[in-house]
Amino acid sequence: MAPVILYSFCFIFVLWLVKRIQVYYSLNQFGGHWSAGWTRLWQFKTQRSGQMHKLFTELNATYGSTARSAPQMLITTDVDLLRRMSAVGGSFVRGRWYTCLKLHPDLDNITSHVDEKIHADLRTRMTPGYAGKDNHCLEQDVDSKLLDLLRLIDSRYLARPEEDVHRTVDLSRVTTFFTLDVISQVAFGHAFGFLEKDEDPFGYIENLEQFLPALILFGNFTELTNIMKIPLIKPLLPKSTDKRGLGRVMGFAQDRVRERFPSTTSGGGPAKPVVSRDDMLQSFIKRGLTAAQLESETLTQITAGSDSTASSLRMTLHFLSTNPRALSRLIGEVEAAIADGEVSRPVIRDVEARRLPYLQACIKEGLRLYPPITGLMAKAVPPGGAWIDVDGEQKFAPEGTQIGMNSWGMMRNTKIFGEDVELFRPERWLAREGWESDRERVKGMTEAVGMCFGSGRFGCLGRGVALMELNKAIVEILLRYNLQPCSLAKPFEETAIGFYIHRDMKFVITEREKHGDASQQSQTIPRSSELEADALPGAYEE
Ligand code: HEM
Repeated sequence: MAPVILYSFCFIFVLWLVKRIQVYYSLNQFGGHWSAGWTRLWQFKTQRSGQMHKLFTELNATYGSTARSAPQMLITTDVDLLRRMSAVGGSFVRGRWYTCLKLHPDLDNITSHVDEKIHADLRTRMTPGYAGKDNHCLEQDVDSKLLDLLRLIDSRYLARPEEDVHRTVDLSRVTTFFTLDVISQVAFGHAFGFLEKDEDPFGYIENLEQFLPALILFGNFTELTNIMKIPLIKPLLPKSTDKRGLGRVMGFAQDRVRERFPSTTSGGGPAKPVVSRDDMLQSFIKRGLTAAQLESETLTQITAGSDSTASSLRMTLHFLSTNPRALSRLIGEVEAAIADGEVSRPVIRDVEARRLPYLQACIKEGLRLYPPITGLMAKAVPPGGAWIDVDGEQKFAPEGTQIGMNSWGMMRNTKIFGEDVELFRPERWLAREGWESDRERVKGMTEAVGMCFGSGRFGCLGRGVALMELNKAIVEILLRYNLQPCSLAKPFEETAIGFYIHRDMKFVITEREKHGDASQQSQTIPRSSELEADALPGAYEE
């Protein structure tokens, strides 16, 4: 009996080894860390390090624009490849990686469905709501939350050293409060109230820091997502009755959905919805999403729509507050536009902001230097495999290979953005009037930076909302206040784990004195219609 067991064991081991060797050689022509061909641990360790963006960028710098990060996974900085993989009508599909984005214990959402048909159907139904077409309160809602943020700064955080009032603010916290309140307000007409309370009543931020590492684990070892189905594990997962964390957010979202479907239980039957206001939720209801689907989607809206925008906002404010030349040029542009009667008060309109070329340059430069999502958004190679151009050399990736995005590396491509890619230099985005080559270069850069939102049939649906928030918040904050980081040597702590978690981003905020002749400054600032056209597509433009 013993030899039979031994032979069976040996046989299984040999089969396993042959499979491993086959997998190893299947992507061997792509360079990468020596262990990445054999195990997923290198990729997992890299993503858990808090420095994934920089380590993947080193990998691509060493082994080429598309390099191996795991036995069946590549990582790329190649804009053309990323665009090809997401193209409408293209043959690449979402990789298994996406299953880690299932936030609800039972229900998938638009970001986690790997079934193309289901995803495409949901996307068609949800695009008008996200794009603001059905959502007539969108801009008004963003304005009202921005005014809440400004009120919070005025009342709690404004330092007046001349009166011996010394205060600091953690910019990472208030920017996250702002985007969380905006997304809850625009999504279901009911803000969480983080700004009003000046605290995180749900323990959401703290919970996210624990939750993102779990996402990384599931993204690497997708087979583990099955443990969520085990009855004994289920009670440990976030649930709507939790008092804090993601579960608490889930409960909040559930309550908002139930207000619209008063007679529905979480099963999501065909109850008659109550029409309340033109917001995203109402738009989704109008397009046939069930109560259960809505509960899952509202949770996704919050996680997808808050930290990404918040990190972009705080990093752009950080770069501007530490670049006096860029800051004064931006303020000059806005003040000149105010003097010309082109800026509404108390909050600039989205359409007005989109006409300010230097503001658009600053926003794009902020997104370029800190693309808010660090990965992996992996797509899978279709049946038959695919040839991948790696810096001029054609390499074959077999069916099922996943290819993830290295956004940090992509935004530091010197061929696209110039030699000084590490510098915050908004001027790179300004085309000189009449210079066709400049216009072509800026067009190429604009397309590349837009990739931080993804593209094609998987591109970000909240892009317009995010840009509206950035347009308004950057202008209104910098017009009113001076921002000074408390420490230039270590302005903040950072962990990159899919999103950026920033801590201790201490700033001193003082009231800005208004001086200088705005109309004089305006003469140095190009405001041609061509530059305006280079703004990234905004809300209402899907
Ligand atoms: C600067 C801020 C933001 C950035 C950089 C960003 C980036 C991204 C990226 C990279 C993707 C995935 C693309 C892919 O799978 O290939 C995505 C998807 C998505 N984002 Fe955003 N996002 C931002 C803000 C927002 C906001 C504010 C919302 C909600 C209002 C939002 C909602 C979504 C949704 C629903 C999807 C899934 C689209 C789909 O599955 O078809 N995002 N975003």
